Amino acid sequence: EGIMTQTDRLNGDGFQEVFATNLFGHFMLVRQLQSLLCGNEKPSRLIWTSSSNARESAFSLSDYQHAKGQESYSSSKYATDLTSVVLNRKFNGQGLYSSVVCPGLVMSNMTYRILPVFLWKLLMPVMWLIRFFAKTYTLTPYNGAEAHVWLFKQKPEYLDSHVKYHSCTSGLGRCYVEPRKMDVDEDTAEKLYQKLLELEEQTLEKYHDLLD
Ligand SMILES: NC(=O)C1=CN([C@@H]2O[C@H](COP(=O)(O)OP(=O)(O)OC[C@H]3O[C@@H](n4cnc5c(N)ncnc54)[C@H](OP(=O)(O)O)[C@@H]3O)[C@@H](O)[C@H]2O)C=CC1
Ligand SMILES: CC(C)CCC[C@@H](C)[C@H]1CC[C@H]2C3=CC[C@H]4[C@H](C)C(=O)CC[C@]4(C)[C@H]3CC[C@]12C
Repeated sequence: EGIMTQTDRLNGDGFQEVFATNLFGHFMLVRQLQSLLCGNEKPSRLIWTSSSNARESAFSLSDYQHAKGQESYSSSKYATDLTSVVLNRKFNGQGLYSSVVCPGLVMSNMTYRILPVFLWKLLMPVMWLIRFFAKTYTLTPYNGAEAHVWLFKQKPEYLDSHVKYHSCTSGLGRCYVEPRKMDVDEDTAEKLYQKLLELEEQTLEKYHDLLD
């Protein structure tokens, strides 16, 4: 199953699988690396692969793992956007900068679980045509990585933490980046961050034997 099309379920740690895969695992990693990422001479940067599919309406603070709804993917991506915003507020002063990108529609294992591979291949000429109108049909991983590569070339201090950077490809195949303002609220971001910290604490407690 793919992370977008799967029926969400609890993973072995008791977390909603989509939330854990798309956000919490990475959040734990960032927290573990925090002392290395902060306070360096040069700025450190995090780039989260979010999605234009992130939707506020799919996310709820009272069910931030999305155990009750049917839009786990959109919820986890919105939570990712919130997390990036709050990490910037907390750690920019210590030289850690976080950004979110959307790679656009890229043919990958994820999309091959939405429609079968042969059908995507048959539809390819149609997709190339659609690209004349839909710039987010990047289609290849190479094109989809445009925003990631572009971000690495920017000075993180000048980036807007409330902007998502979208990889785009024109009808003639030119790759470029489009910044779009995100619909995120600082207060919700802070509350989510506190919940993530609580979950992290419980997880570290549960696995402290392995970490010692
Ligand atoms: N493709 C697209 O159109 C878009 C992709 N994105 C985002 O880009 C990122 C990369 O996706 P993409 O390269 O397209 O997809 P892929 O399916 O190629 O990669 C997804 C990765 O996630 C891993 N994964 C999937 N489900 C689980 C799970 N339940 N537990 C642990 N690991 C899991 C897969 O592991 P394994 O290899 O072991 O299966 C794989 O390494 C994702 O965050 C996706 O949401 C965003 C917008 C559009
Ligand atoms: C040739 C087309 C007419 C047929 C394809 C139809 C649909 C299966 C796909 C059309 C647009 C696709 C998507 C758009 C946005 C992606 C988003 C950014 C993401 O994060 C995950 C995948 C997408 C939702 C993707 C999924 C397939 C489509 C809906």
